[in-house]
Amino acid sequence: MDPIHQYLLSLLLPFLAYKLYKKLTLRLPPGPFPWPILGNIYNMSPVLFRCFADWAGFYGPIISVWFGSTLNVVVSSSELAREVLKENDQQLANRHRFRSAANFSKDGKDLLWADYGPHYVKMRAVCTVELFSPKRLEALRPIREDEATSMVESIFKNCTNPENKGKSLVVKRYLESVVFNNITRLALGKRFDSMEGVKGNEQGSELKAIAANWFKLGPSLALAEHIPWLRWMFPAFHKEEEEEASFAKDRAMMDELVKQIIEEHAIECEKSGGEAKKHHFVDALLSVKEEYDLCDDTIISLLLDMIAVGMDTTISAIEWAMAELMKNPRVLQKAQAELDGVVGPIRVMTEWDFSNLPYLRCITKEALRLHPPTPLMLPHRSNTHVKVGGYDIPKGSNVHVNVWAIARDPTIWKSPLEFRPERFVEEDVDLKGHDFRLLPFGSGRRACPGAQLGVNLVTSTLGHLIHHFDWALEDGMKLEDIDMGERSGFVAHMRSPLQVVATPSSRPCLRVPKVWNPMGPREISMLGSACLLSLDSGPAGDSVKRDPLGWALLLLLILGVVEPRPAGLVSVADCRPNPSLGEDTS
Ligand code: HEM
Repeated sequence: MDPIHQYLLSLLLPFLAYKLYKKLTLRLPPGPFPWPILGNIYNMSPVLFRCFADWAGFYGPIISVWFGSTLNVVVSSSELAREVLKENDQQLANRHRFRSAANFSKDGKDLLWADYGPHYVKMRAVCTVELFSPKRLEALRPIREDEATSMVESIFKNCTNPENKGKSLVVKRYLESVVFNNITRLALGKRFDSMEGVKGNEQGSELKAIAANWFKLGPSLALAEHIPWLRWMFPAFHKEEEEEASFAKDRAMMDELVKQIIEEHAIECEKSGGEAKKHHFVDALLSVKEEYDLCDDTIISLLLDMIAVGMDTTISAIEWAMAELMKNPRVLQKAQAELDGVVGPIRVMTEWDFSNLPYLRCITKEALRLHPPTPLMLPHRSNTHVKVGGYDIPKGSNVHVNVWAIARDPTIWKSPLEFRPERFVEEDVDLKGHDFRLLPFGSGRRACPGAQLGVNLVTSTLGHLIHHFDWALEDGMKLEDIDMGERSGFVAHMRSPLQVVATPSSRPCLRVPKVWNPMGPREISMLGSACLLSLDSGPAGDSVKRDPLGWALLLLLILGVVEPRPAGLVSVADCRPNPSLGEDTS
């Protein structure tokens, strides 16, 4: 051996010895035996949070799971969740970026996939201060109410069509539209999709398909992810490579689309003397572009984050809540009675009613407890060596909190598998990260910035669905036939989409005749609401409270020009301007 090789070897050997020593002296959490190269991939079942919960039952609340040679630590108790998300929050605040996520986010230029650091802190500040401030959420409320009304109309049309009598509808189809429209209108200021499930336009369908696909990518690619040098051996991995290439194509398309929208908004903003007139996220971001030194890529990535994370999580939460209501008719009837009492027969529910609808709010909480949309949250990654539960977590390990298992832990929840919203009447448990028993939105630095928006969307959509309709199973179906299993993936969607029969409820709603309806559906529903809100519950000083149209409508109602009639806002649909696409005028 020549002297150079000897020299290199003398450097390498102590390094390898040191590495081996460190590895042997680490006290890693227990877990199933990992095979060389594959780790535990061979014995994982596809619904990971259930598999990890089973393993936790055997090995304890903190376990090691190996994806190839990458250590993943999963914690399944509220004490350990606190250690991860509070005591070691900053050290565990990086993200593990799957290859395709790295591609899609341009290596963490966004918020969702960014590692903790100056860029992340800036993005987070933009989100908290500029996008999700209570003022902006309130300013965007009319969009949410407009979309809820639109969904009610659409279901009403479907279920009153004689051809559909007694037939069930796929609830998710309506949820996808209402949530997609909500989020794209909030984020991009555009309505891409019409509610009837008719394709809005090509842009809209593409955007929808891409967003839906994107959030699926993580775990499905994860296996190939951690043993990249074995990819060539497995045909499935080639398929995944193709998928990755298609994600890169998707991202390029999204870039183009969002760029166009940004340009339109920038032109409009210039026309109005540099002041963004509207409240959409895209306007908000453009108006603080210089202040926060945001480049186009960052703005695009941030907007896409909102669409990708906001959509699937919210849809899944509402679908599960509806499934639980179907399985628990007592709860459904109690919620309907509450809505009848508070909202009454002649107007539609608005978000201002929430404070008077405690039971409905408890239903949202209970649904998010039993079915957190992201049961393992999103993977955190350690940026330094930390200790959790007395075990070592080396730098670069992924850490998951199994919030699904924690929310079903019989040591902290009474009858945890029972859907019983009353538990939150008995004890008001916070769901936005302050109580480590209930963590559907995570906690700490990386907690969901859209939590309040998510809660509002879920509660409002649910309220509208149960206020306007009665729900039943198709003839011959039993409650046990509702499949309460989950699909694999980041977001735990129902394995089989919920299908139920909707009938307009016997509760009367406000009718606005064609003849004096110069406005769109939002204004109509707002008028209906304003009618009563102007009498009671609107926050002081709010524009609707002072709205003279509300009073005018009330007068017309008394004079009989506007009449209450059973079920729904179908008359709104009659006179609705073309619900199609284009610039959002809200
Ligand atoms: C019921 C609805 C929702 C649920 C259950 C939910 C849940 C979550 C969870 C668990 C996380 C990860 C927390 C962590 O890693 O510690 C997260 C992150 C995030 N969510 Fe939500 N979310 C919802 C709705 C929304 C909405 C409507 C938006 C925006 C329009 C949104 C935007 C985000 C973003 C941008 C992140 C990344 C935050 C970061 O990495 O720092 N979410 N969400």
